[in-house]
Amino acid sequence: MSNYAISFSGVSKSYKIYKNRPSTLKEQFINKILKRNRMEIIEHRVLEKASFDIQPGQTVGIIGRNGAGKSTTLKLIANIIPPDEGSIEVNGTVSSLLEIGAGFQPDLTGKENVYLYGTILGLTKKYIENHYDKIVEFSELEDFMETAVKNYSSGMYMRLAFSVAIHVNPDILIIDEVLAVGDANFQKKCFDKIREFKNKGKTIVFVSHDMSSVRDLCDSVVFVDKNGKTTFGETDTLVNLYYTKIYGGEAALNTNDLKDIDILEIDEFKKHVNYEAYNDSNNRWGNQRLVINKVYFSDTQGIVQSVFNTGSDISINIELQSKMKEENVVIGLALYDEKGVHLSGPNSKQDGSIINIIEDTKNLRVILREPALLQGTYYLTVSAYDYECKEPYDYRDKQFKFSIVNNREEYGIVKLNCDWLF
Ligand SMILES: Nc1ncnc2c1ncn2[C@@H]1O[C@H](COP(=O)(O)OP(=O)(O)OP(=O)(O)O)[C@@H](O)[C@H]1O
Repeated sequence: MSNYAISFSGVSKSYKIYKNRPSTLKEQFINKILKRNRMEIIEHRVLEKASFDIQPGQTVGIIGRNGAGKSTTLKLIANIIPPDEGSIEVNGTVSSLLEIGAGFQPDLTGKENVYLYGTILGLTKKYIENHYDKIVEFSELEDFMETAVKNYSSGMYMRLAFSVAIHVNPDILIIDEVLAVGDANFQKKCFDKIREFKNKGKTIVFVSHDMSSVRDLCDSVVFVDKNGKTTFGETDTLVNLYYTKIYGGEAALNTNDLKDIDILEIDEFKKHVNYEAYNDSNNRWGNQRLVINKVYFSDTQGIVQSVFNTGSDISINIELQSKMKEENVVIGLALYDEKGVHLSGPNSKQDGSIINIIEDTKNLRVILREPALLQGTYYLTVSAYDYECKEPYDYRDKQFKFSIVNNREEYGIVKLNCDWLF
């Protein structure tokens, strides 16, 4: 037995797909007599020799296109289905929120279902009794606990089921796309609860199509590709791979076309872009309903430059262009050092700024106030998202750069302001 929380070694899984499967015995009999519509069984390979190891305490996202095999991976971890080949090791107690609410009985009240569903999830009656108030409080359904759940809306139903499930206290928590439960407020509570699990050192594996939550929560990612190939690795890299696969191909922009930054002379322009990344279509993706046309740096007076002193304000000038009217646009930035270490990732929504409407072009300025960066070259990602931050309009990954100079000899990346009290 290893020290891993979860270990997949050469795991493959196929499903059988039946073509021309008769739906009745009579149909089966007639088909056989007439030798027609012979049933075909096709093997659909979902996972192909998947191998990865998840350490205890890691939060891991499983991402990939629809139908790639994400839920299948979770079901294998939860031991709901067996692998065709390879081995799976799971060390610790597992609680899975896969088919959430599947154990609910429509005719029973909310309260009765809390007890029933809790028991199905392995909780004792005593434990449920002790946690009942917390479960109800979390669900925000205090006034509906004596109502039969068949009269609940689907959101209420999911909220109660999630509240029960989240009060199970396992070593490993497995969640399938349930973070989309309820309204924004409830979703935030779910995220906070998951963070609480994470802080307690629990292992969490969850499937999500929401890349901002994956980026936010995950230490590592399993990317499940359509051909059954899985890749395990660093979150940012695999989220980028996911976007490239989804929006790549024809959707990728021709970034060799430099005329979109025609405001600057080419030599000046080169100082602002990370030339290699700028010319690589793998560093840009998005649905392009709205594009980030120009990005360049200046001081706050508007004087274009790409070299700044430590602590000087940096103005990031961005020109957006939209094909149609777009509403509630969020701008995201990500800053990296020369080694590619992600230093910071602010977005305008978190800071309370949203662009209400963009039609045609819009110029924006983002001012980085007194950045405490020390000498070096820094790479900037600029992105534009819809309000939910689910789908990028345009994502320009590490395509821009600026340098910081410092006239004092200081070591490291950031300047700390110290009061030396002696
Ligand atoms: N019991 C089953 N029998 C036959 N095919 C199945 C079965 N379960 C899943 N599949 C198929 O296997 C593939 C992977 O399914 P899975 O549910 O794991 O995908 P997913 O990545 O979770 O998809 P989504 O993002 O749409 O939830 C899909 O093509 C699906 O239709």
